[in-house]
Amino acid sequence: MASSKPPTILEKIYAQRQLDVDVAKATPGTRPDELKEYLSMNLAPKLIALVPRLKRNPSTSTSNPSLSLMAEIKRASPSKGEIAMTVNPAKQALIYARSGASVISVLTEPTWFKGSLLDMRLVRQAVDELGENRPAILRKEFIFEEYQIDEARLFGADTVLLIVAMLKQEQLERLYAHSVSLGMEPLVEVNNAAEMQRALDLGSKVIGVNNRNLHDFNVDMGTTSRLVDMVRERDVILCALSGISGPQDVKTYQEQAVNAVLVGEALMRAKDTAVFIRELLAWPEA
Ligand SMILES: O=P(O)(O)OC[C@@H](O)[C@@H](O)c1c[nH]c2ccccc12
Repeated sequence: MASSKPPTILEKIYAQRQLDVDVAKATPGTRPDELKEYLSMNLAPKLIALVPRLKRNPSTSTSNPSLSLMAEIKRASPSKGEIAMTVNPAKQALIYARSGASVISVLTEPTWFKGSLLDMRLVRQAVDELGENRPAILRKEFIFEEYQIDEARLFGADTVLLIVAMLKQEQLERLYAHSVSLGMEPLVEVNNAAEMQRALDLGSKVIGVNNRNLHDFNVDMGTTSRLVDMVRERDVILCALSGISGPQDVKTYQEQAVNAVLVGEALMRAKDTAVFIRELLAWPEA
């Protein structure tokens, strides 16, 4: 109910996204039962499983066998404003894919991140040329309803983001189960120990620690490092998200046995993206 505190950015985005989803659900052609019917007709594109994809890094001399890269397409963000307004997501995705990204994350939120489902579909179509070895596609979105997961699957996602901070446990369990039922193991995002415990209780296999607090935008690179011990000895793939700007950050996480890093802004701003990825993963110059 009416609280005296001003809404945080996460609350603002959530509220706007609820309005957006209500419009889509009421629009003929994208009603919930219509999406369900398309899914039951097997019209969603073939997917690849996230967990094996993240475990299968090529162990050749030009790759980093122990750390996976999740590379993000990010035109803008609420904390940084415009980042790369003229990017061609399909071209950018091909550079990521050819440079060895295991996952390509595509922001589909339109108001603050200037993304769309079309961006994601084009990225998926572009990487399909790489066949079985293509990166998995992540719908980076503020998800609170099964409907958005159905949409993700129909638009070519292999996985979706579930943000623990914005979901009640019952909702999180329901969305997690729905995503898995469509063949998509989600990336579950946490920001502190209590949220990490909720992700573990869920049985989540791929957990991302966001170094950026979505309520106040503060970035603390130690957030991931402090939670590493909670997943040790468990069959969980641990990913560090946000604020990663260069090889030193990646090296630190790799030494702490973090399994993957998700990088957005630094990749979007890189002068030569392929060279930057090689530096990030400490690959020798090709
Ligand atoms: O651009 P950065 O600092 O490399 O961060 C990427 C990614 O982690 C960030 O975009 C992100 C993490 N969790 C999110 C949830 C919603 C929107 C965006 C995000």
